[in-house]
Amino acid sequence: MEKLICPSLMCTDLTNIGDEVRSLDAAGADIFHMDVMDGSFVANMALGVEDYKAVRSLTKTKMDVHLMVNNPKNMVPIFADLGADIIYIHPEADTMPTITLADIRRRGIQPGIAVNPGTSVATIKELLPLVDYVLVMTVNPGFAGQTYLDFVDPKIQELVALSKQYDYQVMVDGAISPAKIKSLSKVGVRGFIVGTSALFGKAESYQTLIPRLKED
Ligand SMILES: O=C(CO)[C@H](O)[C@H](O)COP(=O)(O)O
Repeated sequence: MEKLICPSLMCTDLTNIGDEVRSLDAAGADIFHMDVMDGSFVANMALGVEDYKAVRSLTKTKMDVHLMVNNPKNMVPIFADLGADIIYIHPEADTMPTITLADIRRRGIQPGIAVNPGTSVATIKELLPLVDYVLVMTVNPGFAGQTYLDFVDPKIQELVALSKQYDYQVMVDGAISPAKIKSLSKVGVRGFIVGTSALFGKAESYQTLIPRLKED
């Protein structure tokens, strides 16, 4: 299956967002990945409503929203109204994740869960029938430019195996390098959130890099 390359918008040049989005689109970006952070669930703040509106007005490409926030249910109606295609929540941040995931789907949006490095499959298994995407965090969320956490690899394989039974796509996020895209796609990972490790701040253009990341 073709890999999905999902540029992480927090890593773009925000002073030049129009050109950035147009270049990423022209290069074949599959899904724009928008990190929303509240300074509470994670120790950082990132993109928000105005950024989402700006990018949405620039592209028809699918956009996701990764809610790294406490009480994500409060933000679902906001991003639903703005036209989000996929919304990821962290189950640890929500007292009733099954209700929030059902609400996302009821609004015509694809629901997803983001799984922290320290969160086990056992604690999220009940949610797997409710989602279209599982975003496995390969760094602790909050900051770009971290180091890939190898101990997450067995969990990725476990979630790929379960995806056949529950029918969701496995995505990975955090320090995803070109080499990781190659090796993880071979074990069944479908989508790759790409930030500083594979796409941004490089000498080569997006037009060169994205097609190369999609090669087998
Ligand atoms: O989720 C994130 C931070 O929590 C970013 O999307 C991701 O980490 C960016 O990629 P890189 O790690 O390669 O800079």
